[in-house]
Amino acid sequence: DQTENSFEGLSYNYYEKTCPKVEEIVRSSLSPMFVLDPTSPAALLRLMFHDCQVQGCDASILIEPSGDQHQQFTELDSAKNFGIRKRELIGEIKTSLETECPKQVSCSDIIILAARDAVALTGGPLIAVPLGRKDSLSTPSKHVADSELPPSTADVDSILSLFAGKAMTVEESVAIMGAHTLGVTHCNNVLSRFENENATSANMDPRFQTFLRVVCPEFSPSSKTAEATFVPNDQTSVIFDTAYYDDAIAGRGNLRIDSEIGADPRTRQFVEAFAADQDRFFNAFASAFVKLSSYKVLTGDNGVVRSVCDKVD
Ligand code: HEM
Ligand SMILES: [Ca+2]
Ligand SMILES: [Ca+2]
Repeated sequence: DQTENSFEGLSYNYYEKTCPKVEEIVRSSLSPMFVLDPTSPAALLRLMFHDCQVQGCDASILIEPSGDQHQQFTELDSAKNFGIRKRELIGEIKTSLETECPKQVSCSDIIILAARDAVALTGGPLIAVPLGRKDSLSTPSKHVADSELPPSTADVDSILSLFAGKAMTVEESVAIMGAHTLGVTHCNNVLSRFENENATSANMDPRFQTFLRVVCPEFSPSSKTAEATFVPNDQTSVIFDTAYYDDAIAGRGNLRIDSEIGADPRTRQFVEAFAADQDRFFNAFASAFVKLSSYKVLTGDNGVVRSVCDKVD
């Protein structure tokens, strides 16, 4: 039974003695935040991916550049972190936890719990997550973030090798992309897709292409207008459901990967299976989520519990 064992040095009862109410506190902090802004679950789910992808799940993405670092470019300056929002919510949850159990709960565990609740509170599965991550003492450079985060034009080959590196099966890789059942894509990312012929033509419904062209007219991908306009990631973008897979089959994916996943012979069978069977999607998503969120974690003396999430003590 996985819930009694450890996973990558993490455990399912890590805060049992030091902060037994941690999961309740995180959930009850988030519920009103999600009511206030129903787009925040998407932001927190993506935040988890982008933290874990760069130097592992260590809350590096929360650190604000200060002092010497202020002159340099940091993780957040990578263009691939465009659209990252709601980092401050993690700090607000941390403040509540510091009152209840000072210096116990790491910012990196809060990121994972927030992402897990983002899924559960929008209609997805309640995923049991192992805890015990420590926070980093450093923030990676812009250069590291540029090389570790996938480009918005990623294709099936690149995502399968990315997730294979985290021990995911093809089924789990297709399931974790189902995170795009929540949230939005800004026009700058849609337009960079149109700049690449292979990326545009693959599995795109012509009417959907017209829709994207109307919502994202032909201005430069780097223009302020492109960065201020967006399209929903699926037809139900505040609900965690299987609509993303219906769209992928029908050629209504915003990003290259969202379309190609529905056509590629390696992934299509799973896209169809998930579109038809929500339980199967939820189960595969849950196991993929645990793998993604346990990637290169710091445990024991390899990291710290920061007292404020956006600063290295
Ligand atoms: C590996 C291939 C992936 C690529 C190329 C990719 C790319 C992108 C891009 C370009 C956006 C749009 C950002 C914007 O314009 O604001 C986006 C949004 C999003 N991504 Fe991904 N993504 C990938 C995987 C993932 C994974 C593994 C997760 C989570 C487990 C995830 C969760 C999200 C969410 C929830 C949003 C919506 C964010 C919001 O509304 O604020 N993505 N992704
Ligand atoms: Ca990180
Ligand atoms: Ca949805």
